Amino acid sequence: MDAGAPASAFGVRKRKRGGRVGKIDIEDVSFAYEDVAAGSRPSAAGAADDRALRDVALEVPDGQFLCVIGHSGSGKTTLLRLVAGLSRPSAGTVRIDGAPVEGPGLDRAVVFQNYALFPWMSALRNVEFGVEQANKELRRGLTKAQVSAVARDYLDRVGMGAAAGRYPYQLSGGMRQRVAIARALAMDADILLFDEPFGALDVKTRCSLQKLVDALWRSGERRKTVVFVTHDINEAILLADRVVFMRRGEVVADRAVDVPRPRSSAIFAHDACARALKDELTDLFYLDGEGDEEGGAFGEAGAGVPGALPGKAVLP
Ligand SMILES: Nc1ncnc2c1ncn2[C@@H]1O[C@H](COP(=O)(O)OP(=O)(O)OP(=O)(O)O)[C@@H](O)[C@H]1O
Repeated sequence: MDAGAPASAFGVRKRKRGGRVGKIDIEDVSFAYEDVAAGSRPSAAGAADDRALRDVALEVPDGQFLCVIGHSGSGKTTLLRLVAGLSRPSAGTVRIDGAPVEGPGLDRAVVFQNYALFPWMSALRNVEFGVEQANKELRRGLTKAQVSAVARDYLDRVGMGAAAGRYPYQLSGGMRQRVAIARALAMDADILLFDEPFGALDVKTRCSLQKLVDALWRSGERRKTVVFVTHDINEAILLADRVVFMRRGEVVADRAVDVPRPRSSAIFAHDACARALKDELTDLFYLDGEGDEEGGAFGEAGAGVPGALPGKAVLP
């Protein structure tokens, strides 16, 4: 492979017989934070139940784009952390391709809301660092020049090629998220985990990053498995194959998004399935908001504001 080889030219990949990898099985998983005092939150049955996750069972097939939505405090981030291996379940098992998750691994890349970039590294170094780790651990056999070429390729793909030498403090929030997305993709993990990645961004930036994630996911050599946490109903319907809605640590709705791709906000005017799903999820958010930790159905985005829908920013 020559030094300028693009990202698709990664060396040996861990592959199961049959090719695809990245299936997630969440088997009756519960999780309780140790420092939460028992009895502070009653369960539906009236008994004390402080588990952040309660018997969650979900199968995410390889290549599926799953969005997880729900009230603030419903357990979305906790679920994502268990899949990432950053926490261990109190009960039940999370499996990736059949193997129990024992901790973080390079088969999973996480993009957080708060741009987890190393502040002392340039945008390019941040991406190179991720590629280097994957290269070392997975013995992909890339040379230094090839690592750099892969990182540059992904920075170009997210429109950050010209800013490769800039440091995080010199980048806007949207630019930092582009770098974080480039790093996650360049590591070529089987599973991408996004925790409300565009939550802190303005509407325009959010729209362009939604389009970017959608385009990169669809254009990949092979589609990655994605778990994407968001409060935004429109974002979920525009991006996902499937949406699950969480309330009080449980999955209370699990819906396929049967809308042709590519999608734009026009689907909410023209596609009956998109409209019906949006109405159903909106009802779950607003008519059933009693579980919201922020004190109301609107959560942190617009507490008590009539008409303030969580579907606030969409692909044009
Ligand atoms: N480190 C922690 N220690 C104790 N309790 C926690 C901790 N992190 C989260 N929790 C609690 O666990 C529950 C689920 O929180 P989690 O962050 O998973 O919800 P979420 O749906 O992601 O919320 P948001 O949408 O506001 O990010 C909540 O009751 C929350 O208060």
